[in-house]
Amino acid sequence: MKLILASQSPRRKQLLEQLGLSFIISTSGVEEMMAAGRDPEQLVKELALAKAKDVAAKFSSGVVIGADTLVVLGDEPLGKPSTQYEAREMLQRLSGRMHRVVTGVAVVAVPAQRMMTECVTTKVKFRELSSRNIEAYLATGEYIDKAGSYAIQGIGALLVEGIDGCYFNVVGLPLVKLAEMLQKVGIQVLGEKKSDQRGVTGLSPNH
Ligand SMILES: Cc1cn([C@H]2C[C@H](O)[C@@H](COP(=O)(O)OP(=O)(O)OP(=O)(O)O)O2)c(=O)[nH]c1=O
Repeated sequence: MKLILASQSPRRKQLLEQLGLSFIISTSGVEEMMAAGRDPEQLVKELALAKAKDVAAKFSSGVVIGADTLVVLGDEPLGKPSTQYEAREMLQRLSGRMHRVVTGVAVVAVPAQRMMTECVTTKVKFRELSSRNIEAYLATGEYIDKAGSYAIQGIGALLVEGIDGCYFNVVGLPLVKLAEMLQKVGIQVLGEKKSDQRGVTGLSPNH
């Protein structure tokens, strides 16, 4: 069975590689909209499923993984900043406070059309940041393309006092939850003999 990651995120590619599975990447054309007033947990699940379904439509067989991550401060979802000004504002608001990082994951099996979505939440507490800290972080450019304007896996580690929950979920893919979901569609991540894992292979869309 071929495994397909519906993501252009290099972080998600790295995280999936960490599980030792062979897979290919096919990106979706789904637009991420930040609908105000929507429940963030529901929203990330819907976006993850939309990405996975969009890619699944290009294949006649396989298992497709889609994901979406948001930072949520209080009730307010913070997506990726579109400007440095917006990133500065987000970091100022996150300073000294606790927020949640929610990642929705969807697994779609083709042609059976079996679909699953889950959402995992990790709490992250930020250090008190001085404006000097914030300006120095912005100067690294690491905030670009990151929900909440930081990357815990990079220099952004220095902004974080502590976390409660799955670290990989913050980076963009909750690995334990994903492994459970894959198991339900017949892909074993742990506990299989090496030879059995050859069943999951990377094939191009026209194979
Ligand atoms: C909070 C946080 C987010 N992020 C990233 C993970 C996601 O890639 C990104 C959130 O954007 P997403 O919209 O979830 O994903 P994406 O657009 O990068 O990729 P795709 O939709 O193709 O799957 O923020 C980090 O890398 N580190 C962090 O600490």
